[in-house]
Amino acid sequence: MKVAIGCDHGAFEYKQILMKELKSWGHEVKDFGTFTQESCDYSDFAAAVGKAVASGEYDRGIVMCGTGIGVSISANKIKGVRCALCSETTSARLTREHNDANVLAMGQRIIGEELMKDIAKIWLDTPFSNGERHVRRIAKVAALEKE
Ligand SMILES: O=C(CO)[C@H](O)[C@H](O)[C@H](O)COP(=O)(O)O
Repeated sequence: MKVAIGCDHGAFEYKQILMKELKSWGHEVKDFGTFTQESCDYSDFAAAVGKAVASGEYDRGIVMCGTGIGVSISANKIKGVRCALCSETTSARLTREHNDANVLAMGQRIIGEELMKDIAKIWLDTPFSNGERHVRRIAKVAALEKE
């Protein structure tokens, strides 16, 4: 899968760790920054990842910051992005099955390193269920972007 990844300074360490994991799982990874530990603004990187996914250039996106909240709020401002903030694996699975989430958000100051890797693995490996009710609901969410 082609995966776009980005973070602010609050999750720089996790991004570096997760990129290695993603590559070892066979994914093609594009790093949208940040590239140093210097303080920066999460919205810049979340927007870059969100746009890369919404355009269809990348299959999925992963965004991280201290809590995962700033990047998830920002990514969800991009049309076509369904970003889910996950701090446990059940939500990671269900947001793929039910919401067809195309961007995952996580927080380095919230979850441990192994859990971060487990969430990412499950989220990447779980397909959308394609259930009729879920397709209908996602279409209604997309319609909100036009209001
Ligand atoms: O957006 C956030 C809070 O929901 C992220 O956790 C940021 O990474 C955080 O705000 C950065 O905080 P800092 O004090 O500038 O390191």
